[in-house]
Amino acid sequence: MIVKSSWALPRLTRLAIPAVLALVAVLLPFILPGDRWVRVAALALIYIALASGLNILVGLTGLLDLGFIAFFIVGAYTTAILTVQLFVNQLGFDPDTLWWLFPVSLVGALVLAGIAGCILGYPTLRARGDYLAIMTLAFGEIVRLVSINWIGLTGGSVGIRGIPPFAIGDLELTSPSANYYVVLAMVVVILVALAGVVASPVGRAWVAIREDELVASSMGIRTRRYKLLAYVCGASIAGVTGVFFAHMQQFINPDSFTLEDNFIVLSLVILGGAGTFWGPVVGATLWIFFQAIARDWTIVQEHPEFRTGFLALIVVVLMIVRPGGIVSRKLKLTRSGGDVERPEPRTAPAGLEPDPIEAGAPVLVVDTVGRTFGGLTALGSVSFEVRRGEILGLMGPNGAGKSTLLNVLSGVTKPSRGSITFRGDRIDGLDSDRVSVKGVARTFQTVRLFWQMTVLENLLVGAHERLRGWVPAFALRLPRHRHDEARALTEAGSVLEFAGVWDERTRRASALSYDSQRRVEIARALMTRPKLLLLDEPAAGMNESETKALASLITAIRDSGTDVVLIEHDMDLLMSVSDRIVVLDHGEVIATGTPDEVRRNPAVLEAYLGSDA
Ligand SMILES: Nc1ncnc2c1ncn2[C@@H]1O[C@H](COP(=O)(O)OP(=O)(O)OP(=O)(O)O)[C@@H](O)[C@H]1O
Repeated sequence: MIVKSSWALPRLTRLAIPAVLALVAVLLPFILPGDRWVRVAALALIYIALASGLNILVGLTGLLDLGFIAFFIVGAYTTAILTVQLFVNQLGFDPDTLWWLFPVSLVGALVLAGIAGCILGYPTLRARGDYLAIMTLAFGEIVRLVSINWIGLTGGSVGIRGIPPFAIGDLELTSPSANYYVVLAMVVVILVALAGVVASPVGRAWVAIREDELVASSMGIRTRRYKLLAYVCGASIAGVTGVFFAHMQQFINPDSFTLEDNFIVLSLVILGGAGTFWGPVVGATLWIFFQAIARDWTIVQEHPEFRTGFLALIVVVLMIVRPGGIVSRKLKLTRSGGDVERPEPRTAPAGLEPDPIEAGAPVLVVDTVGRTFGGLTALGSVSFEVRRGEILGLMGPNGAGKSTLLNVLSGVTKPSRGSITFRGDRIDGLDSDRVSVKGVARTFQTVRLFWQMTVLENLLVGAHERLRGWVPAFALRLPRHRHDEARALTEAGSVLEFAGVWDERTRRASALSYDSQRRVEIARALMTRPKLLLLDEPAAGMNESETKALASLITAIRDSGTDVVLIEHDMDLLMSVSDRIVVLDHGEVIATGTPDEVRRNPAVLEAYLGSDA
């Protein structure tokens, strides 16, 4: 039975919001009472672009950046230096004829700010929290101080005047309305491109990193690369915005960008709703207009510093009343409406085809693997193999080293010694994202889903390796990627059906029952199309009937072509589904055999029941 789901209507309503916003934005200069307010609107657009760029780092990827304005400075000075210092002052061009230089400046700013993003991003990849905040703050200050002190290049504290206005040929776009429309075009392009990137493997990778970096990595995402990409994308947006700002103002000096601006833009993101799409837009618009209104208040005229004080106060109050910010609408991380048609019931998920390696041949060979933590030996010298077509049970008393072994097998922890060979390739030196790409997937002892994503979005993260591509291609929404994504969604539907959680597909992971969470975690791992699935206590917390159903699922996974390593404290489950069992105690293998052999093994009985056994 094929059940058609209807998401045509939600898609229409989703398009209605941007359409209304676009209409209001276009009509705004006619609605606003005078040029002063049109200038305020243009400034709001500059802040919308900046806040949206910073939102990539802070909101989507969870990386604090207190020096974001540095990238804006790079962009603004790139165009000022290129146009005024080089072409006008050095080469003697008439500024009125330099309109064609604008796109060159844009590309230059994009590249230079992108490089600045790389320079800042690289050393901060390992840093988080306090260290990251301080490093970014210091970077921002360095750029600002360079702009003040490199007088020959930047004009020092006087700055650079005479930056030509926006123009097309002889037509100068100098009126406030013309400036507004030019900047509006920039914001529309940025937002459309950003929406494309957010609802793509790139956006999902960013959010996955924010939610759980370790799990993101075990889904095949090269987390350091994507964090760097977040810096580059955020920086590029700020750089381009700097170019528009410089031409709009027609001059820049270091006072155009203060340390305070870093905190203001960050506050706007938080105020509007970090990690949402429209949050930065709403935050920046409300704040810039509020600030302009407040400028007429006597108290602000007497104490200009109160303006920022108001922002701080509003942010503090809002954080108490509405911690997520004004906009609470969650990001859509896929553009295909977030739903799929129902596949035929209980079909084996695509990608789990039979394997060319013959049944019974070893696929994973663990050879004298050891792992120590300081003075503690979690794994002594462990050797065993997983064979094609089997479920290998892994049991042992608490602290025996089972989870450590799973971490070592999945690349989360590197072994201190020994080797691990998977289908002929050594995988013991690989990071978890590379182990995942080799075909080893895993679940975790305590369920680790991306809680803010829907179930389908969680599964799409599992398909990351097959869907990834170039950021510009996602920004341009090339049809090839749309088709790939549609195919992955169909596959996700099929995997969910297989895992028995089809009905949960559009729910947020945090809203699922415990049983469903476990199943979705398995389904997400299956979306990586693993050849070997490592399950760490999947039945923990389940009742008897749920455990029984889980046993059928695990058997079905093996039957559909994925070998399984199962750690489980539930002996009934382990004994009933395992083809062979390896028993660990104190970091050593003490027995290997069929469930019956292991059950009767004296060493196993002693490990579990003590010497009296
Ligand atoms: N990151 C770590 N740092 C220090 N010690 C660790 C670390 N991870 C595990 N250990 C220690 O290694 C030993 C084995 O732990 P592990 O979690 O692998 O056992 P387990 O068999 O999975 O236990 P359980 O069934 O309780 O989950 C324990 O003594 C544990 O304290």
